[in-house]
Amino acid sequence: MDQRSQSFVGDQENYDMDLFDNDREFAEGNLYPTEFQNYTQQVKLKPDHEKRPIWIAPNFKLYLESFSPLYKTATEFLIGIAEPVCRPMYIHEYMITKYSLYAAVSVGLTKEKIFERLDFLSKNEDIPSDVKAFIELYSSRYGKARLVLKDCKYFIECFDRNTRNNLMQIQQIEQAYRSQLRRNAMIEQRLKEQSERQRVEESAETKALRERITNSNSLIASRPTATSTSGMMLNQQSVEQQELTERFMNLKDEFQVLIDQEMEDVDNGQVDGPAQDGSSRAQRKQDLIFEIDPEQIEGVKEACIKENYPLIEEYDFKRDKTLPDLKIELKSTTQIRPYQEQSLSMMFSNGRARSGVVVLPCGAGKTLAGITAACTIKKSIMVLCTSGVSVEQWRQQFFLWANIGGKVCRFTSKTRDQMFNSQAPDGEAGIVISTYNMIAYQGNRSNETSQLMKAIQNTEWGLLILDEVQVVPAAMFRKVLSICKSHCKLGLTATLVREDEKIDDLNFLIGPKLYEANWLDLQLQGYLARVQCIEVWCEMTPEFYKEYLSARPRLKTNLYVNNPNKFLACQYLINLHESRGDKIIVFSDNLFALKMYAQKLKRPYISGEVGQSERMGILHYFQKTNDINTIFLSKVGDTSIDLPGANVIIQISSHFGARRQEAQRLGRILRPKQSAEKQAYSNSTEFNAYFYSLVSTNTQEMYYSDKRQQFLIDQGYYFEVIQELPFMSGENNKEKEKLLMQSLREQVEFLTQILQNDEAKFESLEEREELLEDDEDQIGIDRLRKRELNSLTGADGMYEEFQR
Ligand SMILES: Nc1ncnc2c1ncn2[C@@H]1O[C@H](COP(=O)(O)OP(=O)(O)OP(=O)(O)O)[C@@H](O)[C@H]1O
Repeated sequence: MDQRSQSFVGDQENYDMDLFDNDREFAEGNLYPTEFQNYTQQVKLKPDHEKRPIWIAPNFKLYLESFSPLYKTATEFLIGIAEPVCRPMYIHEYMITKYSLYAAVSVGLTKEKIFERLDFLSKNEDIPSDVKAFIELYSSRYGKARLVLKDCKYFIECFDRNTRNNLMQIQQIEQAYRSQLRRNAMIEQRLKEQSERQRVEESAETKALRERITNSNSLIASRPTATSTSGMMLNQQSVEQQELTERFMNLKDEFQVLIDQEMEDVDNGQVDGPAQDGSSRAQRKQDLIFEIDPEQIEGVKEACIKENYPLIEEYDFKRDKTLPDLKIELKSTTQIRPYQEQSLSMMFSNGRARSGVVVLPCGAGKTLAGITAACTIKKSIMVLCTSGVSVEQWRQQFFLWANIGGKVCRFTSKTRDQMFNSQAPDGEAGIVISTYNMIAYQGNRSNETSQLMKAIQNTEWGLLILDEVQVVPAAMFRKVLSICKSHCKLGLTATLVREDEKIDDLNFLIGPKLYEANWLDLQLQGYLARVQCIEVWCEMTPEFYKEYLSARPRLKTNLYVNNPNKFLACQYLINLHESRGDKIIVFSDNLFALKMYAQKLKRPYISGEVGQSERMGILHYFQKTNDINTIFLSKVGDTSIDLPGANVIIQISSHFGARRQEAQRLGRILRPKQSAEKQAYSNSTEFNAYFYSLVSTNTQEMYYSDKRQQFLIDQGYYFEVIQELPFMSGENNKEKEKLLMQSLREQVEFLTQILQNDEAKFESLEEREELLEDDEDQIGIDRLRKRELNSLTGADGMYEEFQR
């Protein structure tokens, strides 16, 4: 178990936790008290505690015995009220936070129900008083105010006047409210000016008309035959005048209708508060509802969470008659899996849809979970992904799993399908799949793209699906969310970790975590492959180590990555697994190593600079034939490349201590090795996939390696360490004979090559790779071109490239 969680041992004397200080600590992500605690004196157990599976510690942590007969019930309950911290084989650790309590209350769990269940499932005689107070406090705060989207406008509805007054004390809310008032005043002013202009034009026309009539009258007097002509002119002018007036009236009507509708909704609304000043019911209700600036929405939500007034965001999609319906159904052959169903039941409980994040392991089927949500809401759907490849995959999966009556449009730099018209009188609904970059891009756009962006902006989306939510920076999220206005947001991810610890931002950007599947449970049930994780220790050769000790940081990395003993270990493992008929992916972030390994071992590689058709060719041969059984991938293969047949990963270099990359790479071999449904409950405990990480001993790589593994360890994986592969100890020399780069001469030649390598060039190659991996959109390439030009001209940050 995670050593941070050994909270039942050690010194407890000065344990004195201030509830509210800690609350702030939780909010800021500093979840762990540093010193270990011994609660044996404080925590009294029930006489029959052995039969019950949960321990409740006074520091808000819950420990679950996974071997208990009540495990399933207890897990389902705990996942609803607390956040999983670490779930190895026998004891799982959870933490109660205010976010987890908001999520619990939002799915209909009252504090009474939480206490009742905790009392039944826990070994504790009593729930610790701090924990009880914490649950009481935060479960009662939820539900006082809600955020509503109507006609592309955002309103806050307060439960009572007290809540409204308290909310208005919050600076961000007051600002957002005032800013919207100003906007509305400006709109009203513009409308007034427009109508005034029309009135002036109209009176000028009337004057001209009158003059003409007078003239024509005099003409009538002198030339009676002209009557019919002037009569025609008069008629024509009156028609034009009438048209103008009607147009103005319509304009006024549209505005009035909006206001009337708003008033009517206020009257029909469910919010009310105590009458304190004798004001009319409608007046009081209107006081409780106020519009806020859509551009400040995320700041408002963040502030509300901080001030403990989390806004409810629920979408009553079944009763929404304002948005057009989308014809979409899951195919009769589509069967969603129990955990997919469970995750969605958290989103759709009590008949409404709520925004939040669903966490499912790599390869467990997040796409189908998202598609099922779309089939439930049946309104226009927007899907945002991290790359153009993912856009294509989402589109294919939509058609694979569902029957769709509307348009499914791709909006990427390479493909722009014609969009449906959500503004049409009969209200068309459809699906748009795009990338975060494409939507958030702020530079010049072509005419066609601008039109599509306008259409996206003017559409009110029933559901916004955000794929791989953990990778998107908060600023980009803000931009994207202010453009795509949706009633409900579903974030999907496998790895809810970020190295910058900004993951809590998702609570106000999207919503609380609604569900997090247990990796080991899914593995045991056969929905994921059974992976053995192995760290192989490779000693540095003396020549490399000597250089390593005196090298600058950048060269140090090159030396431990290219350690010849790693190269030998990699060859040995490739030979071993190829002879078993396995399919192997070798990952290297270091491009020098990637190419050198691939060339020496005569296997293909894919990096950012390898073109799409060549990539497809390599992947095709790898998947469909036995001609290629090993491929080398740079970080472009960390996500998005779907290789269901691969079952071995050898990692020779990676991005420092990045936990997410480790998990995503593991995800490439997590697809079950036979049909999941067949493998489910087969109870086999044999490993059928292997994840090797090669590490140079006594170098910084050891430290990074430990850090990288933490996320997977928290999911219950353990890393077996192999200090010596059989060929290293001199045994099995036949195997050793087959390996390249054994002689000192070869190794020294290689070292010379590394030392002569131009580091600056090397770095720029890797930067290029990073950008290509970030987004394959043209936008990314434009940015890259711009940077290259900047560095060539020395005009860093000054050079702007304009689109013609
Ligand atoms: N209910 C289901 N029945 C049958 N196959 C399923 C089901 N759900 C998902 N799959 C299959 O599982 C595979 C993985 O699904 P998907 O690509 O959505 O996973 P993911 O969670 O998005 O993975 P990653 O994070 O690696 O992209 C796909 O081949 C998909 O068709």
